[in-house]
Amino acid sequence: MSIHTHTHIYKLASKLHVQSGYTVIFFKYLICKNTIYTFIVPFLISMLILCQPHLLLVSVEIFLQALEDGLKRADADPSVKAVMICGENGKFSAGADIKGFSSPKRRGIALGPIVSLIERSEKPVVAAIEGVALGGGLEVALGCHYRIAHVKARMGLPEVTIGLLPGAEGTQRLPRLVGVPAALDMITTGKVLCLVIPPKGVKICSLPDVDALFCNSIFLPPGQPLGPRRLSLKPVPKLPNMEAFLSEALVKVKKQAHGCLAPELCFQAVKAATEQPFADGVRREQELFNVLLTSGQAQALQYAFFAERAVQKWTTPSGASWKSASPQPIHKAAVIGLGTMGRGIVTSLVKAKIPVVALEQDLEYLNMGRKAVMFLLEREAMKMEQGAQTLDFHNPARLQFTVDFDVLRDVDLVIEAVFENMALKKEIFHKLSRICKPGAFLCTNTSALNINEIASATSRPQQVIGTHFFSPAHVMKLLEIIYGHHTSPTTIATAMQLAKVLKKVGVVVGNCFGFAGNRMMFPYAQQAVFLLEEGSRPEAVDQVIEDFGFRIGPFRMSDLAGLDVGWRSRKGQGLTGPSLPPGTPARQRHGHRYSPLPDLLCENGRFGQKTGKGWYQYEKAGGRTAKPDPWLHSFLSQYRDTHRIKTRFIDQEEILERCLFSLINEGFDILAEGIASGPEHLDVIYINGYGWPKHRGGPMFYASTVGLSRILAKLQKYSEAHPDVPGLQPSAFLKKLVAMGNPPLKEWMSYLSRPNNKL
Ligand SMILES: CCC/C=C/C(=O)SCCNC(=O)CCNC(=O)[C@H](O)C(C)(C)COP(=O)([O-])OP(=O)([O-])OC[C@H]1O[C@@H](n2cnc3c(N)ncnc32)[C@H](O)[C@@H]1OP(=O)([O-])[O-]
Repeated sequence: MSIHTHTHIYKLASKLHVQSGYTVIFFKYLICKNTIYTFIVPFLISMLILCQPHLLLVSVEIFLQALEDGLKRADADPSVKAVMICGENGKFSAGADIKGFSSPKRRGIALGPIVSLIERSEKPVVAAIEGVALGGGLEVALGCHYRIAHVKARMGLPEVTIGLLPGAEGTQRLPRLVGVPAALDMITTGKVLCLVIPPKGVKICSLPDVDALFCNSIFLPPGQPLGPRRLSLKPVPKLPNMEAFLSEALVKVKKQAHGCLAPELCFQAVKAATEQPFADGVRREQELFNVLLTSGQAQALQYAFFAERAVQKWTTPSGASWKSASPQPIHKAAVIGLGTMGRGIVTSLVKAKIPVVALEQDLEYLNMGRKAVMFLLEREAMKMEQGAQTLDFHNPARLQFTVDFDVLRDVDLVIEAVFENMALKKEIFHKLSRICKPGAFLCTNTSALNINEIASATSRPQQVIGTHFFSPAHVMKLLEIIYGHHTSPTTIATAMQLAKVLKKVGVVVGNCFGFAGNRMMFPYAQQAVFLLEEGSRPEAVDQVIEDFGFRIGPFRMSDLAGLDVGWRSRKGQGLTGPSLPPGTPARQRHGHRYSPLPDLLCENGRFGQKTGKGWYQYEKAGGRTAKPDPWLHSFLSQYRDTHRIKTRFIDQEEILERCLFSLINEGFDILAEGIASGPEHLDVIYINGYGWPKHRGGPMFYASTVGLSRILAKLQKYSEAHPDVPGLQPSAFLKKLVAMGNPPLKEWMSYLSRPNNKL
């Protein structure tokens, strides 16, 4: 809180009035509430003018101490009639400084008592909320006697998303204000609500009617007792079936938490509000807050918060960076190929209100693609307030379907999303570089192919970039952005800006087979299959990975994505299929261990969910409920017999370590090669694209919590047992970090002499 002298405060008040001011803010609000418009505006102006010397404005932005001092001064000063708490620069408050939670000095949380102090004030305290009121900021508002909100105010208690709970008495006051169901929803999910005009069809909790609060605060008759306005004195509104409601809510919270502690502890705190008097509830809230603060999960989630922001500040080994590169505006885009990925990408662009041309090779594919895109868009529109009109996707100026490449002449950016076939992609890029206007950017949606080779087919390799979307592309948040040898900084900046506009997290990485995400996935998936050869079952491996917190284990994932995808890629690489040289040992390729199990499943027509059979069996083709399959179990036994593999019991620890440590090991190689410019990049990729549990901070953060020496020792042990598996041989960079005494994650990159992108 900034310490405002009275003079400064009064200056602030007049600035507020003269410039944009609360008159204007209320005016905006009143436009949609015109029934009270004429009455209030003149009143408000007069209040600001007449009461200026008596109106104390306190910023909640900076220091708690200032807020405390200000409140005490206001209470003691007989000339002050009311206190208004507002934020600076159009924002009420984004809450506490998250960095402070990991500082030992910050362990004693002082906000709760200040919120109580606000509430106890003998003079009416009004929170004037503009912009965001989040976390501690909203808790301050809950301590006030009145809350008035700007039309665009956004409020929420996002503590749960950083592994905490609203620990400044918010879990006790909010249920008293909005009732238990709405409070639980807000506190256990951390959702941020736009209060004044809630989007239709979106379930939001209704904070008390802003209208009524507004009128009350303005027409508050002098001397009216403040008791009824103090939330801590109110009972929690009763529900006829509170017990049943709470036990149902707990089941839901646990199911969605996937091992994350904070939502359940948030639930416990709110439950305490329903069972105990306010003061006891506050004590329970504090206990639970301290459990979370010291749980390790909070640290991981807070790391993830900053990592997501750090990756926006991209750099490349050649010195290009976000600081010096400016994105170009994208007024119109095109998508080539309307398969699964193309459909999602078109939907994403339409949702972001970028006019799109969608192109297919012939009318049959175009019509199929059009139907699928329209279906997705209708569904998206249903989720939005006035969605169909807003998206306007029936308007050909917004979304045009064509088979004619010439229509792409005026687009600013093209995203090619055809099959993973280099020859086809090169042919398309060659065509694009002839047809598209000179400034147009050419993006390829590929999960592994060489960007340089694709760019070589064009006359403008500086404008070619990889944009690796994740399926479903209109849902998944990650966009892996891959620069080639010649990609210009402007092209990278434009792709990053596109990610932002599409509400995705863009992560810039270098060019290598599989880029960062899939390259780390290969050894993980390989270990999972090796474990089956050695005696495990798909359901056992999946269980361990899901217990760790992944949404879905490797075999369920493979069934969902389709085993044929990897099969096609392995055939392309000559690892299986007709191009495999005769006499190649069944379980070896290029002198390394290889498992033909996934190929054999495909040869048996088991492509996963789409065929109703894969690593599991499903109720029908396209079914989603995976059931262990006795056929697969006996197939595995026969396979082991055929190849004389001695089976053994493999415990959970080995399953977890072999899958995860090999993935992490690859991450260290990627860092050493300069493919990713920091561990945060790999963590953001894994959290947003591969279902890595956020409360474990991403693979590299997790490695830092396990301890690099332990990871190294385990990799050494497993690579001794499996010397023919390169993925288990410890990375030189990991060894170096251990030799340097296991430095903290943020120092890792300083131990690399000079990052160097190999390609
Ligand atoms: C006992 C309980 C007491 C209270 C507990 C709490 O309040 S818990 C807290 C509950 N509150 C939350 O969880 C709110 C978390 N914050 C948000 O949700 C969003 O940042 C936003 C909606 C406020 C603004 O979104 P936007 O897209 O406009 O902007 P942006 O997201 O890019 O951020 C801009 C810069 O600000 C930085 N920064 C932001 N907030 C914080 C913070 N609290 N702390 C520190 N830093 C923060 C951010 O790192 C970035 O820094 P950079 O990279 O430029 O150096």
